[in-house]
Amino acid sequence: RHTVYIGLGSNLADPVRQVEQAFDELDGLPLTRLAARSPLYRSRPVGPQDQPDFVNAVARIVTRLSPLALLDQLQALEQRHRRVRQRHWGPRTLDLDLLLFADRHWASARLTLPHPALLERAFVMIPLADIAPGLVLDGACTAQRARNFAGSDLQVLTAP
Ligand SMILES: CC1(C)Nc2nc(N)[nH]c(=O)c2N=C1O
Repeated sequence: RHTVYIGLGSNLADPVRQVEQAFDELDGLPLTRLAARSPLYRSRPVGPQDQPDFVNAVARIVTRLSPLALLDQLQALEQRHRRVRQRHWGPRTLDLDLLLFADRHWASARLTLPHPALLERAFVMIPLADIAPGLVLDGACTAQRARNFAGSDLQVLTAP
């Protein structure tokens, strides 16, 4: 069994519902269960600004799937939410990012672990700190890293 953190994001087609539904779908993946969910946050898009605000959250799952098998399952979930890639970094119904897979490091065409943008994204670090405040990443804990993002535009939408 591995502890894995997944970033959830949506800015199309009722993003709150997309994210809430995705939590339940993660719990339903084979050999997997949802162990924790962060609150939902709304934030301005990082990257192209000509798109709606995002709803973001982070989930902790416990799984016996391998990293690539889990990645396949996440991509299948995105498809089931009718994720259509119009343009790079454009709007999407559901984004599921593999943030951390136990303490694995991985670098391949399909997958990089830990997620390369993990430490610089408030929309990931703040919800990650909500469910794993003591997790140490590159020498600092997520709670401290989230405090460094204080003042970012994230607004909490829901309690966990
Ligand atoms: C387009 C890009 C980089 N910007 C984002 N910006 C925000 N706020 N949330 C996201 O989930 C998100 N995802 C992305 O992929």
